[in-house]
Amino acid sequence: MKNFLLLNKLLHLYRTPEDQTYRMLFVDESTVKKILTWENTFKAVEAAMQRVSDGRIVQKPRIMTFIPNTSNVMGTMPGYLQDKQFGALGCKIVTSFPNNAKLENPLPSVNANIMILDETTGIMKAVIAGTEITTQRTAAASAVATKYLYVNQSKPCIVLAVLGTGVQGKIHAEMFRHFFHFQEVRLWNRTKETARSLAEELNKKYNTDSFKYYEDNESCVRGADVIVTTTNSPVAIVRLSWLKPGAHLNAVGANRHHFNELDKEVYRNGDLFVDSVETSQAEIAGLDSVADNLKGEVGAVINGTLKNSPNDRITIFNGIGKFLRYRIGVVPQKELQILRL
Ligand SMILES: NC(=O)C1=CN([C@@H]2O[C@H](COP(=O)(O)OP(=O)(O)OC[C@H]3O[C@@H](n4cnc5c(N)ncnc54)[C@H](O)[C@@H]3O)[C@@H](O)[C@H]2O)C=CC1
Ligand SMILES: O=C([O-])C1=[NH+]CCC1
Repeated sequence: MKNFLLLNKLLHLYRTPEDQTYRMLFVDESTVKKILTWENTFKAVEAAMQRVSDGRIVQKPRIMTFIPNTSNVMGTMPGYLQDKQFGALGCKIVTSFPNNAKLENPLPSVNANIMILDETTGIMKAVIAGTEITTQRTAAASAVATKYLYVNQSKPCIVLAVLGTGVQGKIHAEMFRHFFHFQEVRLWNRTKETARSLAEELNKKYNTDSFKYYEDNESCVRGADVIVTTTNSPVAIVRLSWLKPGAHLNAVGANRHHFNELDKEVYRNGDLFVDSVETSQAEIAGLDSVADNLKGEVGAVINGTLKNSPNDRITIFNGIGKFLRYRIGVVPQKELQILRL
């Protein structure tokens, strides 16, 4: 109720001159931050993945607009889900502008907004600031995949390796320790100082010494049970020979291209799972060695229609990200039922 009132207060109401009854809502970042919880985001992403694999969505591969002569990209992700509780027609626009961090007043490199349209009239009902949602649901998607592909197989959760300690690296380190109780969380970053200071910050925050800073990616990865990559690296930063049999990897980093952070040999020798086969196809195209070992969707594993890999197989989750994960990431919480006005 408190959140509901808060949301009401912060909503920006807009009446069109033509139709005084139509109101468009804007939910800003600070409101989203107050409302989202990791638990709810996890449950929502889990539900979204199941629905994707149930076939209850209309969702095409996202459109990536690459800005020439830069490393900047805009992704447009439209989608529709028919569902009384979670149903949505909408579109997310997300940008990845890696140099934002170097601005005089640094900004996140990934920024997003989500447009929600009325399912009957097609009129836009709301714009939800989507940056925090993107941050949380991306880590939650990796966590859901890790739960169903790895943790539920009773595999060890002792050492987590996180490569890349930007926004995604940080939230993955925290969320994975929270959900899976890793004893050691290793952090590596191309700029060493960033990983060192994140380890220091998180050790202080959680009053622990379990966050360890690593100077090189190989030693960070060797011996790890679960590995997360969250960089813009255009070249592989994880090699097959460094991995334990049965290790699980979440390859998150994207920017201009997915499927770059792991060496092709990792894909050739592992089982690849995605959040949506249809929306992943376009980005997998051309990477034949990746496509060969594509097993299917995490949602199908959750639904029990796709078998898990044998325990000694390396498993990989590549989350492409898509509109529905964001929408569902917000809606199940009572407070945002207001969007159903
Ligand atoms: N799969 C998905 O659904 C999502 C993917 N992403 C992607 O995840 C990545 C990280 O996003 P954020 O943490 O928000 O960005 P960020 O800007 O906060 O962090 C970027 C990280 O990449 C590292 N990096 C950049 N260039 C590198 C290189 N050449 N080699 C090695 N490391 C390099 C930086 O040191 C930093 O750790 C980006 O590629 C972003 O596009 C972000 C959100 C959703
Ligand atoms: O799915 C997503 O939100 C993103 N993928 C790459 C940058 C952001």
